[in-house]
Amino acid sequence: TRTSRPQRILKAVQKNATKGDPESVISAIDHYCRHKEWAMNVGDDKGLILDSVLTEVNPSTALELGTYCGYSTVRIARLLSPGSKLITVEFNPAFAAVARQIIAYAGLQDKITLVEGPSGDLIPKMKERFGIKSFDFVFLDHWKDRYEPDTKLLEDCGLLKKGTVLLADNVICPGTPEYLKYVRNSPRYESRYYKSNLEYSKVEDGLEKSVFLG
Ligand SMILES: O=c1[nH]cnc2c(O)c(F)c(-c3ccc(F)cc3)c(-c3ccc(F)cc3)c12
Ligand SMILES: [Mg+2]
Repeated sequence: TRTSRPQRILKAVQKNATKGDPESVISAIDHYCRHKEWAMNVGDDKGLILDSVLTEVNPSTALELGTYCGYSTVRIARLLSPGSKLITVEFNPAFAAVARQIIAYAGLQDKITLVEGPSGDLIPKMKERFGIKSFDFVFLDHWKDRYEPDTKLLEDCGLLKKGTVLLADNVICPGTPEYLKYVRNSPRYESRYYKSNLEYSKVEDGLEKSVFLG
């Protein structure tokens, strides 16, 4: 196919959503990915859990690892209080290019900083580059094998504080066994599993919420 799947998702947003209306952007992506072609957005079922955790935390500074097309970026940013910021990290430049356009279409670009590159390289630069003291909320949705090392890196870089909430996607499908073992066995985290289903599917998946205890 001439276009990429992210480009087709962007086209569906431009065709079916209203500029400056994040809810319509979210609905347009969910409709396209449920009825036309599956894509690895957190989706509407797990998205409701993401929304509820976000509303509870009300973060001033949030981090997302794994932007893809910007679906969860828009989901998170639309719930942030005025003046709060979201940094989102994407390794794949083609994904980042589409995400920037979807974020702009939703009108949320002022709340979001999209950074391109490997999370392992960017996390140690967060303080110096973005003046971040620590994150109140982290959404892990990049690559299953990076969840545990990047969490340790966030700790070592002093980017987590007492009460920081980590929310991890795909802990069942495709599964992040090392990460689950780490956060569930560490005395420094209080963890809880939210059962749901894989985006746009009946397969089980879920989110793991882990509170850093300091
Ligand atoms: O890699 C991911 N990052 C973030 N979120 C993801 C997500 O929400 C997913 F549902 C999947 C998924 C799960 C099941 C499946 F069949 C296909 C893709 C993946 C994923 C897993 C393995 C790959 F080789 C490629 C993509 C991801
Ligand atoms: Mg995911």
